[in-house]
Amino acid sequence: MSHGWGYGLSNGPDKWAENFQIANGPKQSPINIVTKEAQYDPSLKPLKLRYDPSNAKGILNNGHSFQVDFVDDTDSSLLTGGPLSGTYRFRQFHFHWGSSDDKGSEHYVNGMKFPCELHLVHWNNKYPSFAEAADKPDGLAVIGVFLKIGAANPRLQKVLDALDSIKTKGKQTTFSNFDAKTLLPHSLDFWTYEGSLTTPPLLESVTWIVLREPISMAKFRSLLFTGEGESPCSMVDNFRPPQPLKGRHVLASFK
Ligand SMILES: Cc1cc(=S)c(O)co1
Ligand SMILES: [Zn+2]
Repeated sequence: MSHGWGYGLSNGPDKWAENFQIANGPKQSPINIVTKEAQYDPSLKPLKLRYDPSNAKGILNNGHSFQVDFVDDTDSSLLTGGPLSGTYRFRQFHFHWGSSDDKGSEHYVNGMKFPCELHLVHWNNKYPSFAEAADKPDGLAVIGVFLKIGAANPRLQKVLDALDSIKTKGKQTTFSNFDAKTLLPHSLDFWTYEGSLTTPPLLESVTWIVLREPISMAKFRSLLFTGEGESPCSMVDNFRPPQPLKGRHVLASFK
Protein backbone atom coordinates (compact mmCIF):
# COMPACT_ATOMS: atom_id res chain seq x y z
CA MET A 1 0.00 0.00 0.00
CA SER A 2 1.64 3.24 -1.07
CA HIS A 3 2.15 5.48 1.94
CA GLY A 4 0.32 8.79 1.86
CA TRP A 5 2.00 12.03 0.85
CA GLY A 6 3.63 14.14 3.50
CA TYR A 7 6.67 16.34 4.10
CA GLY A 8 9.24 13.69 4.98
CA LEU A 9 12.21 12.51 2.90
CA SER A 10 10.31 9.52 1.56
CA ASN A 11 6.95 11.19 0.84
CA GLY A 12 7.70 14.93 0.63
CA PRO A 13 7.37 17.56 -2.14
CA ASP A 14 10.14 16.02 -4.29
CA LYS A 15 8.18 12.75 -4.43
CA TRP A 16 4.69 14.13 -5.06
CA ALA A 17 5.01 13.92 -8.88
CA GLU A 18 5.10 10.11 -8.61
CA ASN A 19 1.41 10.07 -7.70
CA PHE A 20 0.33 13.56 -8.80
CA GLN A 21 1.81 14.22 -12.25
CA ILE A 22 0.47 17.80 -12.20
CA ALA A 23 3.23 18.54 -9.65
CA ASN A 24 5.36 19.40 -12.72
CA GLY A 25 2.51 21.35 -14.36
CA PRO A 26 2.59 24.89 -15.80
CA LYS A 27 0.66 26.62 -12.99
CA GLN A 28 2.06 25.23 -9.74
CA SER A 29 2.23 27.00 -6.37
CA PRO A 30 3.80 28.41 -4.34
CA ILE A 31 6.15 30.82 -6.15
CA ASN A 32 8.84 33.33 -5.27
CA ILE A 33 7.24 36.77 -5.77
CA VAL A 34 9.83 39.05 -7.39
CA THR A 35 8.30 42.41 -6.53
CA LYS A 36 10.07 44.38 -9.27
CA GLU A 37 8.52 42.02 -11.86
CA ALA A 38 5.00 42.29 -10.42
CA GLN A 39 3.02 44.65 -12.66
CA TYR A 40 0.71 47.19 -11.02
CA ASP A 41 -2.78 46.62 -12.48
CA PRO A 42 -5.15 49.58 -11.88
CA SER A 43 -8.08 47.45 -13.04
CA LEU A 44 -7.77 45.24 -9.95
CA LYS A 45 -10.60 46.04 -7.52
CA PRO A 46 -10.29 46.24 -3.74
CA LEU A 47 -10.76 42.91 -1.98
CA LYS A 48 -14.20 42.59 -0.42
CA LEU A 49 -14.62 40.08 2.40
CA ARG A 50 -17.79 39.55 4.39
CA TYR A 51 -17.44 36.68 6.90
CA ASP A 52 -20.15 35.57 9.31
CA PRO A 53 -18.43 34.42 12.54
CA SER A 54 -21.32 32.06 13.29
CA ASN A 55 -20.23 29.97 10.28
CA ALA A 56 -17.21 28.68 12.25
CA LYS A 57 -17.68 24.96 12.74
CA GLY A 58 -14.58 23.10 13.95
CA ILE A 59 -10.81 22.80 14.13
CA LEU A 60 -9.09 19.68 12.80
CA ASN A 61 -5.59 18.15 12.74
CA ASN A 62 -5.63 16.57 9.27
CA GLY A 63 -2.12 15.14 9.55
CA HIS A 64 -0.65 17.80 7.25
CA SER A 65 -1.70 21.02 8.98
CA PHE A 66 -4.52 22.12 11.20
CA GLN A 67 -7.52 23.80 9.71
CA VAL A 68 -10.53 25.73 10.96
CA ASP A 69 -13.61 24.73 8.97
CA PHE A 70 -16.62 26.91 8.27
CA VAL A 71 -20.16 26.04 7.21
CA ASP A 72 -20.25 26.78 3.48
CA ASP A 73 -23.78 25.71 2.49
CA THR A 74 -25.01 29.31 2.16
CA ASP A 75 -23.62 32.59 0.82
CA SER A 76 -23.08 34.06 4.29
CA SER A 77 -19.26 34.31 4.16
CA LEU A 78 -17.98 35.60 0.84
CA LEU A 79 -14.91 36.94 -0.93
CA THR A 80 -15.36 39.13 -4.01
CA GLY A 81 -13.38 41.85 -5.77
CA GLY A 82 -9.61 41.91 -6.28
CA PRO A 83 -8.85 39.88 -9.43
CA LEU A 84 -12.03 37.82 -9.04
CA SER A 85 -14.98 38.05 -11.35
CA GLY A 86 -17.01 35.51 -9.40
CA THR A 87 -18.32 35.18 -5.85
CA TYR A 88 -16.32 32.86 -3.65
CA ARG A 89 -17.56 31.14 -0.48
CA PHE A 90 -15.24 30.92 2.53
CA ARG A 91 -14.58 27.29 3.49
CA GLN A 92 -11.51 26.96 5.75
CA PHE A 93 -8.25 28.45 6.83
CA HIS A 94 -5.03 26.62 7.71
CA PHE A 95 -1.32 27.27 8.10
CA HIS A 96 2.10 26.17 6.83
CA TRP A 97 5.10 26.72 9.09
CA GLY A 98 8.74 25.87 9.80
CA SER A 99 10.74 24.11 12.47
CA SER A 100 12.70 27.35 12.98
CA ASP A 101 11.92 31.01 12.44
CA ASP A 102 14.03 31.23 9.25
CA LYS A 103 11.58 29.18 7.15
CA GLY A 104 7.97 28.06 7.00
CA SER A 105 6.16 30.19 4.43
CA GLU A 106 5.33 28.75 1.01
CA HIS A 107 5.47 31.97 -1.02
CA TYR A 108 8.71 33.96 -0.82
CA VAL A 109 9.05 37.70 -1.45
CA ASN A 110 12.28 38.49 -3.30
CA GLY A 111 13.64 35.22 -1.94
CA MET A 112 12.68 36.11 1.63
CA LYS A 113 10.89 33.46 3.69
CA PHE A 114 8.54 34.09 6.60
CA PRO A 115 8.22 31.66 9.53
CA CYS A 116 4.60 30.90 8.71
CA GLU A 117 1.88 31.45 6.09
CA LEU A 118 -1.90 31.49 6.60
CA HIS A 119 -4.20 30.32 3.77
CA LEU A 120 -7.87 31.27 3.64
CA VAL A 121 -9.59 28.97 1.15
CA HIS A 122 -12.68 30.00 -0.86
CA TRP A 123 -14.59 28.34 -3.74
CA ASN A 124 -16.56 29.81 -6.64
CA ASN A 125 -20.29 29.56 -5.88
CA LYS A 126 -21.07 29.12 -9.61
CA TYR A 127 -20.26 25.45 -8.80
CA PRO A 128 -22.50 23.33 -6.54
CA SER A 129 -19.76 22.45 -4.04
CA PHE A 130 -16.08 22.83 -3.11
CA ALA A 131 -15.38 19.37 -4.56
CA GLU A 132 -16.92 20.42 -7.89
CA ALA A 133 -15.04 23.72 -7.86
CA ALA A 134 -11.66 22.30 -6.80
CA ASP A 135 -10.60 21.14 -10.30
CA LYS A 136 -11.92 24.12 -12.34
CA PRO A 137 -9.57 26.89 -13.51
CA ASP A 138 -11.76 29.53 -11.79
CA GLY A 139 -12.77 27.21 -8.98
CA LEU A 140 -10.80 28.40 -5.96
CA ALA A 141 -9.42 31.61 -4.48
CA VAL A 142 -6.90 31.44 -1.64
CA ILE A 143 -5.77 34.48 0.35
CA GLY A 144 -2.20 34.03 1.60
CA VAL A 145 -1.07 36.01 4.66
CA PHE A 146 2.54 36.01 5.88
CA LEU A 147 3.13 35.66 9.62
CA LYS A 148 6.20 36.84 11.50
CA ILE A 149 7.12 35.79 15.00
CA GLY A 150 6.48 38.58 17.45
CA ALA A 151 3.94 39.77 19.91
CA ALA A 152 1.18 37.30 20.59
CA ASN A 153 -1.73 38.07 18.31
CA PRO A 154 -4.87 38.22 20.46
CA ARG A 155 -7.06 37.40 17.46
CA LEU A 156 -5.08 34.20 16.87
CA GLN A 157 -5.03 33.22 20.54
CA LYS A 158 -8.38 31.44 20.39
CA VAL A 159 -7.02 29.29 17.55
CA LEU A 160 -3.73 28.55 19.35
CA ASP A 161 -5.55 27.71 22.58
CA ALA A 162 -7.50 25.01 20.75
CA LEU A 163 -4.35 23.21 19.53
CA ASP A 164 -3.85 21.28 22.74
CA SER A 165 -7.07 19.39 22.04
CA ILE A 166 -6.12 18.37 18.47
CA LYS A 167 -2.52 17.26 19.05
CA THR A 168 -2.65 14.13 16.92
CA LYS A 169 -3.71 13.36 13.33
CA GLY A 170 -7.49 13.01 12.95
CA LYS A 171 -8.40 14.83 16.14
CA GLN A 172 -10.98 17.59 15.83
CA THR A 173 -13.04 19.70 18.15
CA THR A 174 -15.82 22.22 17.80
CA PHE A 175 -14.73 25.78 17.12
CA SER A 176 -17.47 28.33 17.03
CA ASN A 177 -18.05 32.03 16.66
CA PHE A 178 -14.80 33.12 15.06
CA ASP A 179 -14.35 36.04 12.67
CA ALA A 180 -11.46 35.09 10.35
CA LYS A 181 -11.47 38.67 9.02
CA THR A 182 -9.75 39.69 12.26
CA LEU A 183 -6.69 37.68 11.17
CA LEU A 184 -6.04 40.02 8.23
CA PRO A 185 -3.49 42.87 8.35
CA HIS A 186 -4.52 46.53 8.11
CA SER A 187 -3.60 46.81 4.45
CA LEU A 188 -5.25 44.56 1.88
CA ASP A 189 -2.63 45.40 -0.77
CA PHE A 190 -1.95 42.17 -2.63
CA TRP A 191 -0.11 40.33 -5.36
CA THR A 192 -2.15 37.93 -7.49
CA TYR A 193 -1.36 35.13 -9.94
CA GLU A 194 -2.90 31.91 -11.26
CA GLY A 195 -1.66 28.82 -9.44
CA SER A 196 -2.51 25.63 -7.63
CA LEU A 197 -3.13 23.96 -4.30
CA THR A 198 0.23 23.64 -2.55
CA THR A 199 -0.60 20.16 -1.32
CA PRO A 200 -1.72 17.08 -3.27
CA PRO A 201 -3.78 16.86 -5.42
CA LEU A 202 -2.01 20.13 -6.46
CA LEU A 203 -4.96 21.07 -8.67
CA GLU A 204 -4.33 24.14 -10.87
CA SER A 205 -7.56 25.82 -9.84
CA VAL A 206 -6.41 28.60 -7.53
CA THR A 207 -6.42 32.35 -8.03
CA TRP A 208 -3.81 33.31 -5.45
CA ILE A 209 -4.18 36.58 -3.57
CA VAL A 210 -1.06 37.10 -1.42
CA LEU A 211 -1.22 40.05 0.98
CA ARG A 212 1.83 42.29 1.16
CA GLU A 213 1.55 43.14 4.89
CA PRO A 214 2.36 40.35 7.35
CA ILE A 215 0.63 39.81 10.67
CA SER A 216 2.38 38.81 13.90
CA MET A 217 1.97 35.71 16.01
CA ALA A 218 3.55 33.88 18.91
CA LYS A 219 5.01 30.43 18.31
CA PHE A 220 2.64 27.49 17.76
CA ARG A 221 2.33 24.87 20.44
CA SER A 222 3.56 21.67 18.90
CA LEU A 223 1.18 19.45 16.96
CA LEU A 224 1.97 16.02 15.57
CA PHE A 225 1.78 14.69 12.01
CA THR A 226 1.19 11.29 13.59
CA GLY A 227 -1.90 9.74 15.11
CA GLU A 228 -2.47 8.70 18.70
CA GLY A 229 -0.38 5.65 19.60
CA GLU A 230 2.03 6.10 16.66
CA SER A 231 5.64 7.10 17.33
CA PRO A 232 5.31 10.89 17.50
CA CYS A 233 6.53 13.10 14.63
CA SER A 234 6.32 16.83 15.25
CA MET A 235 4.19 18.76 12.74
CA VAL A 236 6.73 21.27 11.39
CA ASP A 237 8.13 22.19 7.95
CA ASN A 238 4.77 21.45 6.31
CA PHE A 239 5.53 23.78 3.39
CA ARG A 240 6.14 23.19 -0.33
CA PRO A 241 9.09 25.12 -1.82
CA PRO A 242 8.54 27.66 -4.64
CA GLN A 243 7.77 26.24 -8.08
CA PRO A 244 8.78 27.47 -11.58
CA LEU A 245 6.79 30.46 -12.87
CA LYS A 246 6.68 28.96 -16.43
CA GLY A 247 5.79 32.25 -18.08
CA ARG A 248 3.14 33.41 -15.60
CA HIS A 249 2.82 37.06 -14.63
CA VAL A 250 2.23 38.32 -11.11
CA LEU A 251 0.02 41.40 -10.81
CA ALA A 252 0.09 43.92 -7.96
CA SER A 253 -2.86 45.88 -6.60
CA PHE A 254 -0.54 48.69 -5.50
CA LYS A 255 2.23 50.86 -7.00
C1 LIG B 1 -7.82 23.33 -0.39
C2 LIG B 1 -6.41 23.45 0.11
C3 LIG B 1 -5.62 24.53 -0.21
C4 LIG B 1 -4.31 24.59 0.29
S1 LIG B 1 -3.28 25.86 -0.04
C5 LIG B 1 -3.84 23.59 1.11
O1 LIG B 1 -2.60 23.67 1.63
C6 LIG B 1 -4.68 22.52 1.38
O2 LIG B 1 -5.94 22.46 0.88
ZN1 LIG C 1 -2.24 25.87 2.09
